[in-house]
Amino acid sequence: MELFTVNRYTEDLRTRKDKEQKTSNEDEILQKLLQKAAKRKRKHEKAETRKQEEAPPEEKPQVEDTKVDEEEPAAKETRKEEATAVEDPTNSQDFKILGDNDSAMRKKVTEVLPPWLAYPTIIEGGSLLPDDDLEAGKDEASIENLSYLKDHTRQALKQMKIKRLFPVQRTVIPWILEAQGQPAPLRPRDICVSAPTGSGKTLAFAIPIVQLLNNRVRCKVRALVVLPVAELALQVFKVIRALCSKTELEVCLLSKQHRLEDEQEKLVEVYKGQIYSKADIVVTTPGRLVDHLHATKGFCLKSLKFLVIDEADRIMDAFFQNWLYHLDNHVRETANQLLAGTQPPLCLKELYATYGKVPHKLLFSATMSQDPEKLQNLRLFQPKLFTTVFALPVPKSDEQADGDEETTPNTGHFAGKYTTPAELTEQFCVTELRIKPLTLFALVEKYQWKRFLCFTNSTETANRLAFVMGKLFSTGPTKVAELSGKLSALVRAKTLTDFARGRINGLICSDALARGIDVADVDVVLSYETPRHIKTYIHRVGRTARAGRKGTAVTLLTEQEQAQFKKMLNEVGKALGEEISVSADTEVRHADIYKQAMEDLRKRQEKEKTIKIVQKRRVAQQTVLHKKQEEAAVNPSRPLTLMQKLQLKAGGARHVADEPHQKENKSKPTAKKGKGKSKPKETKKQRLAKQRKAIEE
Ligand SMILES: Nc1ncnc2c1ncn2[C@@H]1O[C@H](COP(=O)(O)OP(=O)(O)OP(=O)(O)O)[C@@H](O)[C@H]1O
Repeated sequence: MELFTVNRYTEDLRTRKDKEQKTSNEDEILQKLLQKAAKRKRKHEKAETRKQEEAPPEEKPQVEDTKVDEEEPAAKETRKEEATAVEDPTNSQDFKILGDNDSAMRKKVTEVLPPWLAYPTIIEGGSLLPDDDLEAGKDEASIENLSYLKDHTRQALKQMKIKRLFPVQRTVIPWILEAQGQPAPLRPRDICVSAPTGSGKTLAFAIPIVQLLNNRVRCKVRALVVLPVAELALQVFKVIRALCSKTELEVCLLSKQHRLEDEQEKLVEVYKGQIYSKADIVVTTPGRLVDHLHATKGFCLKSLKFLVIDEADRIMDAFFQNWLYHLDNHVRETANQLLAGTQPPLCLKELYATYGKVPHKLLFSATMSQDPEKLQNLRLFQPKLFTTVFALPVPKSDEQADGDEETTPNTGHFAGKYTTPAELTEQFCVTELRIKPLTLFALVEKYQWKRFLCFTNSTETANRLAFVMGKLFSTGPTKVAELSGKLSALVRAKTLTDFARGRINGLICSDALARGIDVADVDVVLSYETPRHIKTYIHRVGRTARAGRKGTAVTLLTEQEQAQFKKMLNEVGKALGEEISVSADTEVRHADIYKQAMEDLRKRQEKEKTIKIVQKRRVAQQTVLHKKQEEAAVNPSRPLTLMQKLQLKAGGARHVADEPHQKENKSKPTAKKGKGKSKPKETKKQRLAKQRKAIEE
């Protein structure tokens, strides 16, 4: 059998007669085929007519089907022949070329959210009005009137100066308590809560957890709260600890702010060879959690009842940390159980098998991800979404939005992912890139802000801006400081404390700390650079207007940035807000001091650059030297470099050169012993001369 056929160009070899005969043959075949096709067409038309005229409607399809089936192989063959006979395939009507724009079928794909995301439970009712505005007795949100709150919770809340619960707390707390109270094998659905910044999400998960764990007998880790950064973990730890103050429950904080060994001591204890847990609730960052999963003997999560993921979308974005994988593995190892939620439908057996073994997952964020793929990673069990806003008013188009601020409600979609507090006023100020720091300075001077946060897009900008602002404010009472991810955790903690106590008026921050940080009474949040993503903006501005208090957010924009920023806001149904400005002569008034500040910054940067270069060179030199010293130690017969010689002279590595020499000296006496001759004793001078010679060689 021929596996390969070689096609050769053979036209020259053919006679003219052959060619003519071939052409006539091809014509004949073509004619026959066309006739066949015409005959088939006629037959088909006849059949169609007969079908319409004679046969009863029920029977017809059957007959037709048989006919079609019978005809199909023949038709297929003919089509095959036709395709072979017709030389240019693109002439055929049936033939479609892949990638051809005309023939390609373009279908519009519409995004469809899973039902639980599309139809959430709405968090309704009440504002976050300050406590003083309400009479505690009449208020149905008052902690005295809420029957599901236990006495120890009420007492702890009173100590925290909380008299009434916020809407998100009034919705989520009773739901969790009820869901957990269901009998076996009913398992509570995992929940995602999307509520504005400062709306009290921390207490919404902390209260039910503390109440449900309070009647435990033995101390075991039953709740794990995961937060993206150490500062946030500390903040949530403080809230839960305060809430547990009237209970026996132990709360433990794990974050890179402390030594691992210290944390291990707080986490587990060994008594008579047995390991015991010292914590009921663990608050941690993902990275530190992984450290303890690997390094802390006896850190066991097999009794985990609650897994809380605060700032869930941020944690899902940072999946590189792989913490869920490690957690999952740990839980599997320790208890042979799955952290994963089983997908519905569940059979009763499965429900019984997993009941009480899989932690109840509670996800919280002000900008909950709508991306089902990301949520999929968390393997939620029949998830349920709580959100504050169901539909956001979105302007119809840019032109319309330009004309008037009237908006059309876009009902039927989950749009509660990006909501800002009602008490927040949003403003913007147009400036030039050249004088942006000066505009910022002038704004603070004009509006007399006593407590402000100013966000930049990078740690470098935060560092430089803090330097310039420090110079600009140097003559007045306003104190500013940098607060960025570049600084150590200890410095950051100290700066935050100073700010909270009023020793510092303004913080120039990078976005690392835009999320979750709860500092009371921030007058204004300034965006020195426009945030790259709407989520970042929502979290930045959320540092003010918290817990029902009023607050302002101001964004500094250049002419070019204005349109893009407006578009970004419009996409989530937000408007640009009111424009504010500083007086036109600002630049003139502060020209000297600004010029000086910029000049100082330039000098500082140059100095830093030089230091960096010198450090880099030094490191490179040291690396080369170490390498050579290592080589010399391995292979002593190799000649030494000048640098090594100098090092050896200094005595640092004398033994490296001495070693072979000493060996020689040791072997010599034995050889000489054999010969019976004794060598005259070497003087110190001679020995040194010999050593020097060896070095030079
Ligand atoms: N019921 C309440 N009454 C009064 N103040 C409250 C109440 N609940 C929470 N707070 C206060 O509101 C502030 C914000 O709470 P929390 O940090 O829980 O908000 P959040 O929704 O988690 O915000 P973010 O999304 O920015 O993290 C805190 O200072 C907290 O003490």
